[in-house]
This record gives sequence, C-alpha cells and structure tokens, in this order.
Amino acid sequence: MIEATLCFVLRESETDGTGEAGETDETSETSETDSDTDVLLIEKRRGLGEGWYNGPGGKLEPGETPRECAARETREEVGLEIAPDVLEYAGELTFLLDEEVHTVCHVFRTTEFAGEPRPSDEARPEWTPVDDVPYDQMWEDDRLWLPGVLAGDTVAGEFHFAGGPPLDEAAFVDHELEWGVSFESRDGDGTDTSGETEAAGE
Ligand SMILES: Nc1ncnc2c1[nH]c(=O)n2[C@H]1C[C@H](O)[C@@H](COP(=O)(O)OP(=O)(O)OP(=O)(O)O)O1
Repeated sequence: MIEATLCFVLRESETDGTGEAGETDETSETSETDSDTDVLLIEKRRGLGEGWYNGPGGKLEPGETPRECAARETREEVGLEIAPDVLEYAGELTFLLDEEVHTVCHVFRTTEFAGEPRPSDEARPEWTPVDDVPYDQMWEDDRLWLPGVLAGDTVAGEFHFAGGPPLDEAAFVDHELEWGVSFESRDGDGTDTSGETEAAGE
C-alpha cells in the first residue's frame, strides 16, 4: 500500500479574468473559496497521472509525516515554501485497484505560502480559478471530491478502480464519499492518532 499526499494552495485571484488587475467589488462577499479564488494546479510531467492536472503531491518518504510530505512535494515540484503545520487536513482518499488498497492519499489545503511557483522536471504549475478547474483533464474521481475540498469542506472517500495496473490506466468503477468528516486527531502531524475518523455531520 502506498501512502501519498496532495496539497491544494489557494490564493485570492489577481486578475478579473481579462488579464488586467481586478477592481475590488465592495458589494461582493469575499471568502477563501469563492470565484475570486485561484488554486495552484500542476500539469504532471512524469509518473502516475502523467499529462493530467492535479495538486502538487506524491509519496511519503520513510520517517516522514503526511504534512511534511505535502510541504516537501510542493517545494520540490513547484518551489513554494509552506510550513507543514499551517496545512489544513481536508481529506483522506483511499484508492482501490481490483479491490485491494493501492494508495491512501492525505489531502491538504492552505492559503499560507511563500514564493512564486516555478516549473520543475515533475510539474508545470498553473494558477487556476476554482470555478475553472479542468476536470476533464484530471483523474476521473477528482470532480467528485475536489470541488468540496476547494470550498472548504472535509471528505473521506473510497474510489474503486478495476483492470490495472497501472492505476491510471484502470477503469474507475465505483465510489463512496462521506462529507463533513472531522480530522481533528490529525492536527498534530497529519497522522491519525485516534484510530478512527469521526463523522461530524451527514
Ligand atoms: N485517483 C486519483 N485521483 C487523484 N489523485 C491521485 C489518484 N491516484 C493517485 O495516486 N493520486 C495522486 C496521489 C499522489 O499525489 C500522486 C501520485 O504520486 P507519484 O507521482 O506516484 O508520487 P511521487 O512521489 O511524486 O513520485 P516519484 O517522484 O517518487 O516518482 O497522484
């Protein structure tokens, strides 16, 4: 079983969509996750999911916590510096291949980062309006959970693939999702210390 991470970095949009600096609309409500928000996506240049968009992320290294992994992968792939403890635990996704657990993926989000994204051998970064995420160029499951995560919700999900390996050539066949899950026990290092996830709502 592989343990991996995804990290979604959010910022307030800098343009109004025309390429010009946007004017502040004092009548509109603003939040971290409305249509004035961008998410940093990467176009993956190699490995699993090559050619598709995703968040920065990857596999845990030995001795590393999920938070540390998410921060390291984001630094290595796109050059942004993030302190692991500012990452908000937003989801736990289990990907099954032919009914065996293939990958457990810890999903984080943050608005706190330093630096400007730059491309690497692994990834081409792109600030993308949250309302314009290219779900047709992403893992098929992403459209089911990513909008909620970008809107500030938490999720636990299981996604069933069949016919692999590799996972990214298998067919997506089924899923189960639970929203509003409390991951408070992961606030320390991203590792579950309670032995269970606690449902905070339906
Ligand atoms: N189904 C699905 N949806 C969304 N995201 C993913 C999946 N399956 C996945 O594996 N993923 C994510 C989880 C990871 O963030 C990446 C895969 O990581 P990978 O590129 O294999 O890990 P790295 O550590 O970057 O790879 P190397 O550098 O070791 O080659 O996709």
